[in-house]
Amino acid sequence: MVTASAPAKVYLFGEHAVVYGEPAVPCAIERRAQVTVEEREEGVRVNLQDLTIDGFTVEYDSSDDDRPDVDVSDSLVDAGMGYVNEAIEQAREAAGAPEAGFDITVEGDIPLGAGLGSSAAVAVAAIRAATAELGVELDAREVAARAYQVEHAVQQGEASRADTFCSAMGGAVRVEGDDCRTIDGVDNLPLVVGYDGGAGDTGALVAGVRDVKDRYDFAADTVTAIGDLVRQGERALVEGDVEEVGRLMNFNHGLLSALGVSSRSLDSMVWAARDADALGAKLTGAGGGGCIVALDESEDALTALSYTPGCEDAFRAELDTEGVRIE
Ligand SMILES: Nc1ncnc2c1ncn2[C@@H]1O[C@H](COP(=O)(O)OP(=O)(O)OP(=O)(O)O)[C@@H](O)[C@H]1O
Ligand SMILES: C[C@@](O)(CCO)CC(=O)[O-]
Ligand SMILES: [Mg+2]
Repeated sequence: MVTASAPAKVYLFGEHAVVYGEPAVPCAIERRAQVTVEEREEGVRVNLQDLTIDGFTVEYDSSDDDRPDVDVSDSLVDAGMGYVNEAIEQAREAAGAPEAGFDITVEGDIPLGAGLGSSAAVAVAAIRAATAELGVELDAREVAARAYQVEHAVQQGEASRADTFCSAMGGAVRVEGDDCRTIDGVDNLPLVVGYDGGAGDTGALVAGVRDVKDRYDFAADTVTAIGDLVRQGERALVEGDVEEVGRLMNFNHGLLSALGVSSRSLDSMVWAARDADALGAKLTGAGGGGCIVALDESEDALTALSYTPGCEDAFRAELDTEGVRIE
């Protein structure tokens, strides 16, 4: 039996535009998905502990056609199964064991569908654990490459390598198309996360941006502008100019909003953090609902968020320099 874990992430800059080849800078935070894998004779049994209300677990034997009997929607179960099944396929292929059967348990403290990259963390940890269980030790880059295939498949062909590379490697990273690098020397960013308790459908949000970009030249220009902003943001980050990083995060939120992926609750959390003098605040991830990330050295943004109607949870997020690991 093997357990692997992989971290969540926030985007300092560049989500959505990264899908069209612009650069992005996500960074890993200290919240993790854990996946435990044990080989079994045949079939796959998956236990998705977080897809349920208090204490229920989903057990689903993919060798049967049984529907799991739980009070979450079929589409949520199907999506969760999609990530796990694709990750298993990747692990079987990497190990040259197409028939391998598994017992799998997924758990963690990353809110689902909220912009913190829960899908990538699950895919990364599942591939690392399942290959290790079959006796194959993949390095983090190999795990990232395979986990990207998982997101690519589940998001119907529209995914970047950013989330999976960041979760596999840890720390701050830069992704531009197939070019994936870690960014050295970034530590102690004063990150604060606000969570509205909601979720966005990444696949649908990405498709929505594709539509406006194809329909309006100014939306295509907005995507290009995000790319320019990311290049400047990366420079500020490397130079340790957190004030400039914050300013550019604010612009990035405005441009994402222009592309239609913000929401009332995300905007009100962003403004709560700014009113409390955060250096910057923006939505993170696909948007639609979920999380914002702010930059604030004081406790003020955190306090303001905790009193903001619509903000269900607010917490400090420490940068996680460690990516995927065996527990
Ligand atoms: N702990 C988990 N157990 C089972 N499935 C999970 C778990 N965490 C994530 N998933 C799967 O990932 C889906 C969420 O992925 P999605 O890409 O929509 O959001 P996200 O990765 O959390 O945020 P973003 O992509 O915006 O950063 C869930 O609906 C579920 O299918
Ligand atoms: C919206 C997006 O840019 C980030 C989701 O966390 C999609 C992707 O990069 O695959
Ligand atoms: Mg995701």
